[in-house]
Amino acid sequence: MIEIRDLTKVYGSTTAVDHLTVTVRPGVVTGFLGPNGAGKSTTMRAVLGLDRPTAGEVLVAGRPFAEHPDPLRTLGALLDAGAVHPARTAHRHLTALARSNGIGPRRVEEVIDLVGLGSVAHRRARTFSLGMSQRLGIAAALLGDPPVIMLDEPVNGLDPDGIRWIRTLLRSLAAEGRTVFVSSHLMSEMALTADHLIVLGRGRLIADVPLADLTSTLTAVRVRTPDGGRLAAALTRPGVTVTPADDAADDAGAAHDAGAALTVTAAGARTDHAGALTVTGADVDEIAAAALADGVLVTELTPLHDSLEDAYLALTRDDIEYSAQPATTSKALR
Ligand SMILES: Nc1ncnc2c1ncn2[C@@H]1O[C@H](COP(=O)(O)OP(=O)(O)OP(=O)(O)O)[C@@H](O)[C@H]1O
Repeated sequence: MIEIRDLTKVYGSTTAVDHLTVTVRPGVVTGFLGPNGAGKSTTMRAVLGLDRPTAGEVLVAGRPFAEHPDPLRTLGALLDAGAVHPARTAHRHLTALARSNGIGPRRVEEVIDLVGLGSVAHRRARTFSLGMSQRLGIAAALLGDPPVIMLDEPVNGLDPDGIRWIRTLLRSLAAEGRTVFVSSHLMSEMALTADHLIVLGRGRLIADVPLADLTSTLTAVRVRTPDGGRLAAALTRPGVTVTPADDAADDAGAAHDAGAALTVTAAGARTDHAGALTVTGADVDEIAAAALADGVLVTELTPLHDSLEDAYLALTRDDIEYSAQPATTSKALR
């Protein structure tokens, strides 16, 4: 377990981490997400005691990491895959690390096999691709068979095979009951790997939630019916809106607030063809019941959820340190 308590780290005029309190629990993969500059690496360095907090503290398995007599057997970390002497072979690098931590040579062979570096173990690190260096860093993190594993952007530089491999590895480490804490700025990656998410924005905690909670909010229901007008009328109640689902229907009458006077003819006319409506403010059961009560045929009822990417972008929209204008061409600007 990693306990981060009221952690603050200030560099000059930049508050990199701002009163962060979270607990990273064992048995699950915890994704640590946030836009560039959100403070993820700073937090991870503080976990390792590499950065002294301005305020607050971090405990790993109950005490500050620096106070553990056997650090490699407590927490394995990969922060910077380039932190290997370029003239050393992978095998020598891991052997030196193992020796200085009282770990036997057999474990070196095990981790080399585990990360798939067997065929290049005697090559110098300077000849390694970024993906190979990432694997070597992960081998070093696993050397002490630690109960806590912390990786900063581990998929960086990995090819699709490597990305799948690391996903499987992280999930199996968590399934063994370990604490797995892994950062990324890509929600798409974390969506496939993490069980739990901690989201940072400008150093502050934005969310500390199970992955499933981010998408469980129902945003709307898509309804297909040959009789949209009657269905919209059946759904006349405060807070419910019915809109044609396709943009082309804009000219046909836009949104219909069921609390206000309902103009449904446009939607009804359109649904003779496309038949798709978007309903907000009522769930699938309520819409089905209203349709049944008024004898309206419904051929589709699909709950619409935010994608994880949408949920993440919505969460961090105000906390992006660097942002760009949407891509456009000079022609389009004219
Ligand atoms: N040593 C340092 N000196 C000064 N400012 C720093 C230092 N390290 C980080 N920062 C600043 O602190 C903020 C948080 O940086 P950090 O690297 O922790 O973010 P991050 O979430 O890991 O970002 P990224 O995804 O880009 O790696 C940034 O504004 C960064 O410029």
